[in-house]
Amino acid sequence: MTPVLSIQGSATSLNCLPEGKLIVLTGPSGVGKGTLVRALLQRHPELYFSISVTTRAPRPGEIHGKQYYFVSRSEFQQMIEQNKLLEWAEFAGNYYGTPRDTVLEQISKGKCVLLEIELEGARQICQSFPDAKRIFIMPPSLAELEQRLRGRGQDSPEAIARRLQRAKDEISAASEFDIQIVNDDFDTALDAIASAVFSFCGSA
Ligand SMILES: Nc1nc2c(ncn2[C@@H]2O[C@H](COP(=O)(O)OP(=O)(O)O)[C@@H](O)[C@H]2O)c(=O)[nH]1
Ligand SMILES: Nc1ncnc2c1ncn2[C@@H]1O[C@H](COP(=O)(O)OP(=O)(O)O)[C@@H](O)[C@H]1O
Repeated sequence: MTPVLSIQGSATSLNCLPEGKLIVLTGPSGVGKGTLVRALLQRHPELYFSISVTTRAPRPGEIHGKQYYFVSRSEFQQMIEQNKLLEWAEFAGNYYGTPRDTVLEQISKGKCVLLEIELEGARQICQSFPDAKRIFIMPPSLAELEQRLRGRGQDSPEAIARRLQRAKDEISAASEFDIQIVNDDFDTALDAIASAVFSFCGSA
């Protein structure tokens, strides 16, 4: 599957985000994005977090409709063909995408919408929605990133190797983003994200 920009129809009229706000959070796998987002949503349940669609198999404890919508490759392909994804990309052998309708609906309702996605998808969103706020989460070092991926204990050694390989390219793209936040001390990073989100969204 070749990544395509699939912003058409109703999305076009929303590109300037006249109602709500869109925030794109990116960073290498294992940097702590998921943990930071969960903590941010606990503090601020008024934010809308977009649940992505993926062809990755669920990890132990992951629930369909909570962490992700888990679908087959053919279902994912169908969603692309039916223009149901705002962006999508391949990452470490699996496909990931953002459901179009729910995100556009929340934006049009005036919500502050948060996407936690990888670099290629973030680039697609930033091209299509130039008003989106772009945040990049950096690890303190590559060694610490590897430590976190291993310590999380969720992925096979091959999946960890693929994530680390990709991390180098992702980190070198950090300057494309509006804000870079190093997730060294967790609470400091969380405060920095909350402050960036709310200076952009107002009291969402
Ligand atoms: N482009 C894109 N990337 C996504 C989406 N959802 C999740 N991702 C990214 O896909 C990558 C892999 O996610 P996952 O398999 O959950 O692994 P983890 O981030 O290491 O926990 C991460 O960088 C996610 O941010 C999406 O809808 N679109
Ligand atoms: N600031 C931090 N210091 C140490 N460990 C962290 C920190 N932030 C997150 N972690 C741990 O790193 C691992 C990867 O975090 P996770 O949120 O799954 O990353 P991502 O969603 O970016 O792949 C988890 O075990 C998490 O508890």
